[in-house]
Amino acid sequence: MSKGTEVISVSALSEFLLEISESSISNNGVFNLAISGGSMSKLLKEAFKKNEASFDFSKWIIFFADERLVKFDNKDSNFNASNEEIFKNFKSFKPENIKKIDQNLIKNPKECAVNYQEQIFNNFKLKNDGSEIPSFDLILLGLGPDGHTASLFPNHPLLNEIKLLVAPITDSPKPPPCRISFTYPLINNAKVVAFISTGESKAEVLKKILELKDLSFPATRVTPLSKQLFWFLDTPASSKLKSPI
Ligand SMILES: O=C(O)[C@H](O)[C@@H](O)[C@H](O)[C@H](O)COP(=O)(O)O
Repeated sequence: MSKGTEVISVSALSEFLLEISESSISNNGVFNLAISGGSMSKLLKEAFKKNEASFDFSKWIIFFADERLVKFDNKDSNFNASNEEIFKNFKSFKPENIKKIDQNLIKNPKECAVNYQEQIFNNFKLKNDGSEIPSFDLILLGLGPDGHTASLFPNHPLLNEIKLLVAPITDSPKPPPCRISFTYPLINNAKVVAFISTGESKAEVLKKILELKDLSFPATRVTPLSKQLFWFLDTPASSKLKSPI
């Protein structure tokens, strides 16, 4: 995989996921992935269907890059969306490898974020003593028309968070207001980060992020230390770029 930012057609997502999961599994025995909410679960379902027989989902460990603090049966829950689209359809995912927020803590965003961060450290067998930041094999992010990603919204104090790797948010401009979210230190420490963004509503902001590098958009500040950053776009989303897909 080459270094630097690459813009790729979303039609190549399935092959990309296959390659990166296979290489992580052959190196470490597992594939540590974080996914996001919104339209992502539907897009992943399509990508998984394409090469279904080749994916070894039993070795995938999945976290949520952000999660809404609602019950799992609520349609706003990112876990719920992924469960309906992905986990119920591809049976070889192991339930214990789908890392969810603690439902008992949804009324306590701070505690919920601390607990989720702890789950991450435990998964990576690291001590949460500030000495090391876990490194996901891949973090998949979505993009809002306002340039937000995960639950990192424009002009929000969470953009400056440097201590917490998973932070609570109680005033998300996109409902529901209470969420937890990965912060930049965790996102930018991933081995690979990939955005998946489709549809015309993203065209304008994509130009500002990818070509004008406008740092007022939270997605522009996703700059993995590994320099491995990918953007999976469709034709409408890429329509305002100099070289559309
Ligand atoms: O849970 C969430 O709200 C998200 O993780 C959020 O960051 C999402 O990925 C973007 O808003 C894009 O959403 P769409 O893919 O639906 O446009």
